[in-house]
Amino acid sequence: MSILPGIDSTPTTNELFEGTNEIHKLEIEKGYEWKVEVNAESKLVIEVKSGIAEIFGTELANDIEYSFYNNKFSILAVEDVSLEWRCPEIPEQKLMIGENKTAKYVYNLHFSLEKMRAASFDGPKVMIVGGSNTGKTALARTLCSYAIKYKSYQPMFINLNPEEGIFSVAGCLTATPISDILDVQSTIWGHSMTSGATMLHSKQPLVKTFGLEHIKENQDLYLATLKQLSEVVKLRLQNDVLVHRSGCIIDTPPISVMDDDLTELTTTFKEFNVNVVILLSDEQEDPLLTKLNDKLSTISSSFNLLRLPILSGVIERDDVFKRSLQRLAIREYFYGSPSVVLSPYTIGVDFEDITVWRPINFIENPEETSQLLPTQLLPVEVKPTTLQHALVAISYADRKANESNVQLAPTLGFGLITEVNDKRRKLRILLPVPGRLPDKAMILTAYRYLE
Ligand SMILES: Nc1ncnc2c1ncn2[C@@H]1O[C@H](COP(=O)(O)OP(=O)(O)OP(=O)(O)O)[C@@H](O)[C@H]1O
Repeated sequence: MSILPGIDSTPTTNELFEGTNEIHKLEIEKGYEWKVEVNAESKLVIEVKSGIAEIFGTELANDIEYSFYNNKFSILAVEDVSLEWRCPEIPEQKLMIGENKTAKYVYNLHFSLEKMRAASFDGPKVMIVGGSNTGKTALARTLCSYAIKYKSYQPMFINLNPEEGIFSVAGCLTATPISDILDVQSTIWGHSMTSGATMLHSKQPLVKTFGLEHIKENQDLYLATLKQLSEVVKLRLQNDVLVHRSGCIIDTPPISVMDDDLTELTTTFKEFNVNVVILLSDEQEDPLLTKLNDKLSTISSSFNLLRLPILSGVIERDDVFKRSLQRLAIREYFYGSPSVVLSPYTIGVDFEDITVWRPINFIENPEETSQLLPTQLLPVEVKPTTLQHALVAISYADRKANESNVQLAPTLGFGLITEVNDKRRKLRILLPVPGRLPDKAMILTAYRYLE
């Protein structure tokens, strides 16, 4: 048979299937895990046919399709698992499947926390510490999922890493009572109350805006924000017996972004009354363990400090991927996810209708150091160069409140300034819910989002 120019031979059946949405079958042996990486342009669909599989401690239901995009996670086979998956961009021959060597440590830790919950009304306050990509967030998520799995606990998950958005956009510190199952498909763990009706129970985070991306840009403001969050958490624990008994799971920023003196960690330890500290490290004699012990012992004499190996499900992430997660968190806040589509609302306002403040960034503007208090907010002039495409936090403080009240106020929600028209002195702001723009002061965050 003659061959058309440019075509070398008839494709084989395998080649015909390549690049299509073919359904693949996969068996994962008990104790093994599949490390999955899906980029933003592709979609992976997984359906567990039999056995128990979990993602970050949350079990996948059998015969239900789960969809993932722009995500990195591991599927752990708690029992032998048989599943079906489809994703044209993932080659079947290159699946990363390996033994999970750290699940047993996570179980042991969970059962120790359960004992503490059973023994006292004052639940454990766990602080997870370690380098970047050691599995701190994954451990926190797994411990929260395990805590609610068999008993009606409501652990408070606290995110102190402003580079990560969990139930919120990045740039904030949050505390969220985990009252129900977490969404395995979501990189921000699920939806918050702003989303309205959702498939899974939506969570209600307590949010404090730091506004900057890196702690070093204004460490004093970071510590002040952390203390303010701890006050709100204390109040919640006092008034909610269930959360009090369930305790707190605190995820901290990578050790490399904090100061060598461990100021951020000692402050967290003190402010949240931490009594269990977990260091994720593969070094048997990690000097950080001794340093932590020395520093924390000066604050309290009753705490447990443990080292756990770096979680075996960890997948390397680069800055580009982390940034894509921050963008995704902003997009999901306003527009929802493919399973929960939201309808945000754009309003037009006059320049005079808004008051915006910004935190001082000592790395970008070192000259601002001199006469100002580091935690002071500065007024922002409304103009395209300062506000175009900016993500702003809407605080609970009145629009005309003074700057210290704005700094102390909790966060009501976020808006995205999509257009700043200098000639007409008008702005367009995207809000997650319809209605008038709340007459509240705003804080400019370091994040921009171009739709
Ligand atoms: N079972 C798992 N355990 C740990 N990490 C996992 C697991 N499955 C997937 N990962 C992935 O490994 C990557 C790193 O994990 P994680 O975010 O928990 O680390 P981290 O220590 O919190 O990092 P950072 O401090 O830089 O934010 C993430 O993309 C996470 O989704």
